[in-house]
Amino acid sequence: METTVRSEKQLYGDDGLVNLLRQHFGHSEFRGKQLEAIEAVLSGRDCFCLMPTGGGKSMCYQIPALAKSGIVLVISPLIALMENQVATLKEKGITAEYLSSTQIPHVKEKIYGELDSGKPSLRLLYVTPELVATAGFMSKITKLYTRGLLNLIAVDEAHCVSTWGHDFRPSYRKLSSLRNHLPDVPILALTATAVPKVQKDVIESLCLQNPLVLKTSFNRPNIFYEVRYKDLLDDAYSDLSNLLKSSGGVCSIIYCLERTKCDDLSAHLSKAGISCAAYHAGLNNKVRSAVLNDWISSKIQVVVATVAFGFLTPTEPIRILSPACSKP
Ligand SMILES: Nc1ncnc2c1ncn2[C@@H]1O[C@H](COP(=O)(O)OP(=O)(O)OP(=O)(O)O)[C@@H](O)[C@H]1O
Repeated sequence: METTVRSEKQLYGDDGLVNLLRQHFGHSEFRGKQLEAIEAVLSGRDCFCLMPTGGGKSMCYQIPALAKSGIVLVISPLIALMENQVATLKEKGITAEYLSSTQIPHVKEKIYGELDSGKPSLRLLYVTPELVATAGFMSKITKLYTRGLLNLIAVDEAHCVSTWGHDFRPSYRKLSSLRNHLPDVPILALTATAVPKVQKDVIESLCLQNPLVLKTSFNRPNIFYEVRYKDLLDDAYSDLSNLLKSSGGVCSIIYCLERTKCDDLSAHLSKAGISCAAYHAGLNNKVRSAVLNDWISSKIQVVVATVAFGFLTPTEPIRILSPACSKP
């Protein structure tokens, strides 16, 4: 018992936390405000963390999951992102699972068994906000909490809580009940949406108490934007194909506003000799998982997607194209 307490204390120090980062993730130093966020939640304080896409938000709850006993509950709106993060953590030997409508029934049962067990080995559990809103799941988590086994609640893409946000998800609004059911568990809200109205709404809706508010610069020197007006192009399809071909096979995501546009464009690009596939909520889970895996493993170069794909941030270079613009 004494050893456990002492080792937890040691890990709380800056050196201990950096060691965890190096040992498990291979990064030499914390970036931006990561360490501040980690220290805040480890000390039991709520935290609102605004970082740009790809800024390293996940580390702010993955390190606490390793530094302290108990489970970190991660609420995430996109199944593809959960699957991807859980697979990456497992590759690193970190016990993580996700629960969603797409999860295989016997894996679900195993996870629930683990939650009920006296000493769960699970470090991170990713769930959808829809699941958190169910009475059954809330009762399981409350039991975990009363046994002192809930370390932290991380609300990823927290702007989805806000009706002012561009991605509002009604079930996110119901997350306000977390504070009532689990009063002492720190909540970490993470987002890349900088609008002040949204920030205020997120903090109030999640009932964050005296949260540490952290904001990182959005200046990303490695990203550039280029706008091409569709109306000024002779042939928008061949312009796009040429751009993709000239990129030397760099993996790309093309975002479209409609599912049918994704299917059409993907068929068009395939005909032009580009290896690609469509990804949207109209496809079944098996197809979506296969597309995601093929893209991550570079079997296909391009995914033509709706926002259902989310914004993945692989370590390799990536090109993100939004729908071709029309003249203003
Ligand atoms: N301290 C660090 N040093 C170097 N690389 C890091 C560090 N922290 C995170 N990264 C890397 O940065 C990349 C993006 O991290 P992450 O996916 O957590 O970003 P994010 O902010 O959650 O992005 P999104 O907004 O897309 O959810 C990952 O490849 C991750 O390994």
